[in-house]
Amino acid sequence: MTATAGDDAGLAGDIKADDLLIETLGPGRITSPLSPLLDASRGTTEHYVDSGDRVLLDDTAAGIAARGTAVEDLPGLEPCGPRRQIYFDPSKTRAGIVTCGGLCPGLNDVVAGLVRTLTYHYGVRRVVGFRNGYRGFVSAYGHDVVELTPESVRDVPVDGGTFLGTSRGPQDPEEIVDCLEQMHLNVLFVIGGDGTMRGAMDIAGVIRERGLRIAVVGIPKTIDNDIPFIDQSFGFQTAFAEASEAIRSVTVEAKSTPGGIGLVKLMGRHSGFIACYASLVRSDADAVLIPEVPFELDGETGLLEHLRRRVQTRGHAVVVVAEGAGQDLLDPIGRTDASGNQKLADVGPWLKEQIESHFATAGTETSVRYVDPSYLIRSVPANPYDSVYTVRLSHAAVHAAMSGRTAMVVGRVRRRFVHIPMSLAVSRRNQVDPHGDLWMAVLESTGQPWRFGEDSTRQTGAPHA
Ligand SMILES: Nc1ncnc2c1ncn2[C@@H]1O[C@H](COP(=O)(O)OP(=O)(O)O)[C@@H](O)[C@H]1O
Ligand SMILES: O=P(O)(O)OC[C@H]1O[C@](O)(COP(=O)(O)O)[C@@H](O)[C@@H]1O
Ligand SMILES: [Mg+2]
Repeated sequence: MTATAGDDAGLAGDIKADDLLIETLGPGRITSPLSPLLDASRGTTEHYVDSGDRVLLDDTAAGIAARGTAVEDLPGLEPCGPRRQIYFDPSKTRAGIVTCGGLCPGLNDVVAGLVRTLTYHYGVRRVVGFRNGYRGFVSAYGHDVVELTPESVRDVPVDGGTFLGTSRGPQDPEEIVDCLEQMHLNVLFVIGGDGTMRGAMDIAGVIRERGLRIAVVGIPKTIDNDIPFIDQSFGFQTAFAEASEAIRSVTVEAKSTPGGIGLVKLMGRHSGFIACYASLVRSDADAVLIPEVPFELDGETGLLEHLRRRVQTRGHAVVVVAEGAGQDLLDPIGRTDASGNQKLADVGPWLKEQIESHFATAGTETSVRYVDPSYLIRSVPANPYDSVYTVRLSHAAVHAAMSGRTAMVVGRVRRRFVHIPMSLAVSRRNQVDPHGDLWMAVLESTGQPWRFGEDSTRQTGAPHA
C-alpha cells in the first residue's frame, strides 16, 4: 500500500481517528521549565498549532466530505511542541540516543539538536549516545556508550555520517531494555528508518510489558524518502541535490561524445523519489526508471528504441535508474542484508550492457558513460535547509518525550510538525504514485512514455520523440 501524504498525497480514507492516538506514560504532572516562554495567548496560527488543536489528515474538501463525520470525529494528528505540564522531572531525567540503519545527511544535526534542547531548555543532566546502532545496548558489544554534552556535540554537524556510528542487524529487545533499566534511562531517542522504528516498537513493547516508565520517541531517517505521511524525510533534499551532480556530469560526458549515453544509478530500493527529484533539477534526463513503474526494453515503445531515437535526433541521451527499478527483468540475488532487507540485483551494469548490445545490433554508434554515485550522495553533511529541518525535528522529539509520549515519531505534515504513532509510520511505505503529480512532472521533463513498453493509449499526449 502506498502512502497518503508527501508528494503524492492520496486520500487517507482507511485511517481512522483512533489510529492516530498517541500513547502516553501518564498525565503531565510537572510544570515545564519552558512554561514562562509559553504565552497564555499562544493559539493556532499559520506557523503553530495549539496543543488542543489537531492537524487534519485529510487535506482536500472531497476527502473530508467522504468521511461524512462531524469535524470533531475527523482523523487528526497531534501537534508537536512544548507542553506546560510535562511527565518527567527534568532534574531526574536521563536520556539516551541511538542512530541505526543506512547513513543520511543530517544525523549529526539531529543528535546535536537533541542534546542541546535536553540540556539548555529542560536542564536534563545526563545524555548518553549508544554507539553503532542497537549493538551499543547489548553486552556482546560491551554496552558501548558515550557521554553527550552541548560542548561535545558542538562541531559534529559539519561532518556527514553519524559520529555515534550505526549498524544493521537484529538485537534482542529484552536485552536492550535490560540496558535501559541498568542505566536508569527514562527517555530513548531512536533515529532511523522503517527497520529501526520496527525495532523501537519492539523495545516500547517490552517496556510496556515490564510496566516501566521509559519513553521511546523516533526521528525518522531515510534518504529514500519512503516514510509515509510526512512531507519529506530529513536529508532527502541534500541527497537528491548531490545525486543531481552525477546526472550533470554524465550529461556533459554524453554530450561531448559521439553517440554518448549517460547512465546514472541512484539509491532507492523500493521508492524512486531520489531518481525523480534529481532528474527534475536540470531536466537533463531522457528516461527515468523507478521501482514503482515497470518497464520493457524491447519493441518500438521500449526503452532501448526510445534511447536510440534520442541519440539519432539529439546526439546523446541520459538515463537515470533507481537501484530498485527493473528487478523483474534481472536474476534475483535471493539474499538479504543483516537487517533482513532484500539485496537487489545490480541494475546499472546490466542496463549498460543491454544498451550497448542493442545499439551494436542496430548499427548505431554509442558510448555509454556509467556512474554509480552510491554512498557519495548520503555521506555528505546536510545542506542548510536540511540542517534547520533536522534541528526542528529534534526539538519536537524532546518536547514529546518530556511530556511522556511514547512509541511515536515526529514528522512534518504539510508544514505542521506532528506526532505520528510508530505503528502507523511503519504500516506502509511512501512510494512515487505512477498516477500522481510527481511522476507526471518527470514525464513532462523527459518526454518519456508513461511506461516503456505500454501500449500508446496509456501514454501521455506527446509522441515520444
Ligand atoms: N522488523 C524488524 N523488527 C525489529 N527490528 C528491526 C526490524 N527491521 C530492522 N530492524 C532493526 O533496525 C535496525 C535498522 O534497520 P535497517 O533496516 O537496517 O535500517 P533502517 O532503519 O534505515 O530501515 C537494525 O538493527 C535492524 O536489525
Ligand atoms: O547501507 P547499505 O547496507 O549499503 O544499504 C544501502 C541502502 O541504504 C539506503 O541508502 C537507505 O536504506 P535505509 O534507510 O533503509 O537504511 C538505500 O537507499 C540503499 O539501498
Ligand atoms: Mg529501511
